Amino acid sequence: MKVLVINSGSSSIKYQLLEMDTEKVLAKGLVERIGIEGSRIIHRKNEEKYVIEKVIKNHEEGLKEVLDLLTSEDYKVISSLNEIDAVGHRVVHGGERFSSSVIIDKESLDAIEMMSFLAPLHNPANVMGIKAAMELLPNVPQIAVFDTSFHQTMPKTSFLYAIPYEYYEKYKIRRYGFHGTSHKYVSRRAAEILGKDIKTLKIITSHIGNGASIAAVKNGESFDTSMGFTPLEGLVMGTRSGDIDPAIVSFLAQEEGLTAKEVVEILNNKSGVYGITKGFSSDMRDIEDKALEGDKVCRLALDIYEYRIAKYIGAYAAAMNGVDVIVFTAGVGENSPVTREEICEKYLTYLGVKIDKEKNNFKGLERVISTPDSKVTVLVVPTNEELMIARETKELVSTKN
Ligand SMILES: Nc1ncnc2c1ncn2[C@@H]1O[C@H](COP(=O)(O)OP(=O)(O)O)[C@@H](O)[C@H]1O
Ligand SMILES: CC(=O)OP(=O)(O)O
Ligand SMILES: [Mg+2]
Repeated sequence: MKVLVINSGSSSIKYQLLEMDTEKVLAKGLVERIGIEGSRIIHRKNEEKYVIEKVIKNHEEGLKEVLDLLTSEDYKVISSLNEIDAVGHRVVHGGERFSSSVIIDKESLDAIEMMSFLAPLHNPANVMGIKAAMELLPNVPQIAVFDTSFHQTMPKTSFLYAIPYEYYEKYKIRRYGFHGTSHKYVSRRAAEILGKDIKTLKIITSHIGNGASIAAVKNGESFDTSMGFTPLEGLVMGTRSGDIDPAIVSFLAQEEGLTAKEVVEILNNKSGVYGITKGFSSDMRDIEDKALEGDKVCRLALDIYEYRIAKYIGAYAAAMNGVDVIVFTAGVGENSPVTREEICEKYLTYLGVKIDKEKNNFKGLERVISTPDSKVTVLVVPTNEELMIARETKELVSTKN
């Protein structure tokens, strides 16, 4: 069975085509820096890597390029899209309606589309991807795998906000949490790598990419996470503010003559490191490079970014009354030794965290980066949301047949 997986992130599209009988990856790739300067596609087939520089303005253009690539003369892995048996889509917000993956039909697609206002940087791109795939592959089952599913185990103490209870009942306002597929995958991989039963571990998973969130994974289940009702809460991100005093919304609305919705758009699209650096960049590579060259504004942005991550790690160590393992993953977590080292060395030594700087100096591999005498084991685990989505897709399609 050949499964195509499409993972639209806020700044990227990741894709994988897998032969699910063996879980062999036939092709995979990344469309990155969508909508900003320097957009490109990195396409891998077998051991070959191709970098295609191209202006890609939005997710729709990006997805079209991906589908063309899979069958194009130069890079092809399949002769026609008809060879694809099922498509697995990452869908960011599933609300309380979707606690597990579904085969998409008209009704579920409408429901996903209706949730767009709760995940404005994601659900519209997810819906676009589903519609495009349905059009190009009309007879192929399309499956939605939700970022919110893994976090459904959170207790009420973690997911309820201290606002009038009726708003939870009436509007389902609560913490949902996102990046669940990633937090689940890396926490399980970490336990496997360490040869330990995940049911005995207190793990903090730090998914830091363009979107970023932290989760407290206790005994294998999500216990708390930093993103909330929408993917805006929590950490400082590429263009998102993360936590702020909610009173800022009405203050800014009044002072700047904006609606509340417009202020929230600013918090989603013009804030984070992009906002702190006065629009210099939302991409952590650009910020880190300048910070290391001595640029004060970028240094400040990186400091604020790291400080917020460290605060959440401290909070979740308290929430679980301890921490055995800390995992770094996603674009920054996997590829930035500087960020990992600064977080651990500046803020986490009180927990007994000790990093081996030599071991930490690498990109994109599974590796323990703490010293043998560190009280907490720190690992880098490259996430693989696509593999998890492909497995769910195979399972759903097989049970249906
Ligand atoms: N070598 C690197 N050093 C620092 N940051 C990096 C590096 N490589 C990638 N990143 C950052 O990772 C982020 C993208 O992460 P990713 O998880 O792919 O994002 P998303 O899925 O949210 O679109 C970008 O900010 C990018 O700059
Ligand atoms: C939920 C979210 O922010 O996803 P991403 O990091 O892929 O943008
Ligand atoms: Mg992502």
